[in-house]
Amino acid sequence: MSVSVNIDKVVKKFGEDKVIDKLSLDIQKGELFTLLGPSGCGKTTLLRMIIGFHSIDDGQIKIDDKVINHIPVNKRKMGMVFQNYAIFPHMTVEDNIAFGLKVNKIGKEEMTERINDILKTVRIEEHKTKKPENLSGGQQQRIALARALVIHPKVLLMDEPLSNLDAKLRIEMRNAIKNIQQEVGITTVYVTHDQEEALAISDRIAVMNKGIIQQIGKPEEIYSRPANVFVSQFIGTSNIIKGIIKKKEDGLYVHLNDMYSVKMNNLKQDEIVDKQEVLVSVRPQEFIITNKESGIKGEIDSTMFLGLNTHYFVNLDSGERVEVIQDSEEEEILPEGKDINLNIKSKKINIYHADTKETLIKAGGHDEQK
Ligand SMILES: Nc1ncnc2c1ncn2[C@@H]1O[C@H](COP(=O)(O)OP(=O)(O)OP(=O)(O)O)[C@@H](O)[C@H]1O
Repeated sequence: MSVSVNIDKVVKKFGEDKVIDKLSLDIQKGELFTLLGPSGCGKTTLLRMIIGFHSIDDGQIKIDDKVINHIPVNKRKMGMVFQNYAIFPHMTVEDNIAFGLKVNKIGKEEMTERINDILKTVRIEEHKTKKPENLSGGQQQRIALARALVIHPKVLLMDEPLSNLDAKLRIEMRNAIKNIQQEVGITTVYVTHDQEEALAISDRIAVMNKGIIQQIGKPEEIYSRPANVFVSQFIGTSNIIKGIIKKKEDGLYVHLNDMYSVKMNNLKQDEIVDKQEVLVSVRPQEFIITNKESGIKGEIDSTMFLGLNTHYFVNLDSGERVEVIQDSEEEEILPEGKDINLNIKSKKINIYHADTKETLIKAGGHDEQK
């Protein structure tokens, strides 16, 4: 049976430094939940508070409504997989996996059965009698995963498990982890600083910065409707350009310059005043290079043809610089130095308050604009 994890206003201090500040989140049963954020934002610290390696200075962590703050690590029944595998090099694969079972005094027959089952699940049966040093990084990480899962933990914690693997293996292993997690159905908390990995693997993601959660949501929500400028720039590539809101009789317009504005139907009207300054977040593929008179004018500074598409870095007349991506089949490749005119796909873009940097798109605004 999988469990839920409830984190309620937890605080962690190292000396005077508050690394986690009144952080709250709920992880559902059987969910693969990712903590994503830049280096030093407190992801590992939070994971270590959940498993019990770090004490909790304030707030509560509950497993299925039971407070675990003062339960020692070995009684919390959690499994952890580390970046550096932390497997024993002198022991065989089988002995590595048996280790936790021996500590828990599991009988011989059950131990053999559980080891064989988990070896099949993580697909390393044929390497059972080998030593880890004779196996690849991906296979070593599978041993670490098997060792964490074989004790039938209530929660699986994974701290940057793919960081030591090369790019190709990382993709292979992230698919393997997702499949194994779904097969076993175990509630999993996954830590990474790699936004692509988080988008690929997670049921839901919490984006963190400086010990504070910026947004919690499904990968597609976080990508298409980032809650603030930080999330917008951390997840994928976003160009941030300045705009001004103008209220007209037929609705709200965001003006990018004197000649070009877009009508927005999904803004939080109540929070907006006429002539309000905003930040407009436009992903590179949300620009359209156009022959129309009105638009955002600029000059191509550099052109990069990448097969499927072409990337342009454009210096705008406003002084801002943006990246634009166009499908190669749709457009001819434009040379450096060319003056161009850009329009934007208004349904895709995000608008932020210039001071607070929080979104001005109302909840559900995504669906409304489809
Ligand atoms: N034991 C400790 N003593 C003092 N400060 C610590 C300790 N552990 C972590 N910190 C500090 O807490 C902050 C958060 O660290 P943490 O390792 O949780 O970040 P992270 O988001 O996991 O980063 P990374 O991806 O680099 O591991 C950092 O500023 C770090 O220096």
